[in-house]
Amino acid sequence: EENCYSSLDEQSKPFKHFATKTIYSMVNGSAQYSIAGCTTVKVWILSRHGAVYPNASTFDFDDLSATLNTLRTEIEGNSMKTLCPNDSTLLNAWIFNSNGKDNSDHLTTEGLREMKTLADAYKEGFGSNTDLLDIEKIRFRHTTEHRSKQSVLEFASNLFGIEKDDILEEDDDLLKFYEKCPTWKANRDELSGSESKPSKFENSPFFKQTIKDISTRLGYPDTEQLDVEKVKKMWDMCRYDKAWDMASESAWCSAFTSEQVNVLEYDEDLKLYFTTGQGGKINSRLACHTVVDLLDHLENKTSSSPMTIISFADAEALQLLLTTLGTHNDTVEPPEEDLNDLSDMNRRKWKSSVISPYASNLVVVKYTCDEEEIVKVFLNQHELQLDWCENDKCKLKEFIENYRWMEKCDETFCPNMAATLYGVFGMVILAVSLILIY
Ligand SMILES: O=C(O)[C@@H](COP(=O)(O)O)OP(=O)(O)O
Repeated sequence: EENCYSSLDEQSKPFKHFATKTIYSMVNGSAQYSIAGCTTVKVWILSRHGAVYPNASTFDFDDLSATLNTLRTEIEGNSMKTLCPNDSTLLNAWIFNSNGKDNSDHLTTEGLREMKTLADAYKEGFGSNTDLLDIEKIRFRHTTEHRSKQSVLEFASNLFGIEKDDILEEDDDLLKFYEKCPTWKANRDELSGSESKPSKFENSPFFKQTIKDISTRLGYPDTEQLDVEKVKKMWDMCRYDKAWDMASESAWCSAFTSEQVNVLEYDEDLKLYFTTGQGGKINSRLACHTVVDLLDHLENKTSSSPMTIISFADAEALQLLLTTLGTHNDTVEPPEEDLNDLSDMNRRKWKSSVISPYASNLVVVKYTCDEEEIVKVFLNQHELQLDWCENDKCKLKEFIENYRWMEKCDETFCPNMAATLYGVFGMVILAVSLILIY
């Protein structure tokens, strides 16, 4: 049967593109980091942490488990459902996996595997240069979150075969820069309002039809359709199951066809387009401190001059960095209404599944080739073509020149914050002047 999840082979199962809950191995490439005839001289990496169990302080495991248990019982009793018998059996037998709650914010088996994949790719790409594998010449950074610290530790221990947490630097200022910007947070919060473009998409006939199709297939009559929140919980469980244990069958994935997964993915991407993508007005400069850090490294301006800097952060950091670098700009804004199908939108560049799965990584490499210094940029082991740079040989100078304007980062990265700070500063000056005058 066409939509029978259990009988599909692993390749055809509709689990590949799960927005930010996508597994790295679903999208990574195998581009070579080394260039014949050139020497690799500097490496700068920003990586997202590996696949994790959600953080129990912000994620309600009990609510997810309770809602899904109710849905499972309802679906079992829905005589009109058109799930194939194997999928029904899978769903009837489903129980909530308590691993998630017990291991909140820790890497899953898949996440641990991803860190090994990244370390292997690093060794394969740069291992021929002993300096790049010298623990003294690599700077490891992470955020204060457990997921980030565990990722960098796993990565380092796969690289060197030792556990050494005294080499790690914690740097939320650099890696969670968006949290320091009130304007960005206010923009993000506004996106949940009913007038926002993502909300309009969820109210569009196209999206509503998708929710209706999912409900109908699970046997709900027209008068008792599932709401969006419930469908999203089923989808969450489907993609978490895969991120928690890639080899397991996910009963909840059987509720969706590949097309429906695409629509749910688009729904999340639309939100991200405005939160971290080019749809957010300030996002094209918000990550400028991170870009300056990259440029300083490439230009040897970093104190202690490491060969490699590798930082582990969150999806937001990587997405905002790409937006500030301008690497994934779409020429048309993704539509939130009047969509009939996703065929056009499937060609969009802003696809969180592809750009920011678990363990996604931006690798920037500086080489010297004869007398020339060149730069290459890789995302998830795919080489990126920088449209403003000569394709195969992007000169370091040209690369740096393109981002020169970011040097004024302190003043521009978060517009209203600067205004607020200058406002407060101005008031203090005024008060001091008045005191001195009188
Ligand atoms: O997947 C996402 O959207 C966030 C939150 O993940 P959960 O806490 O929901 O797993 O990931 P992160 O910001 O840590 O990279």
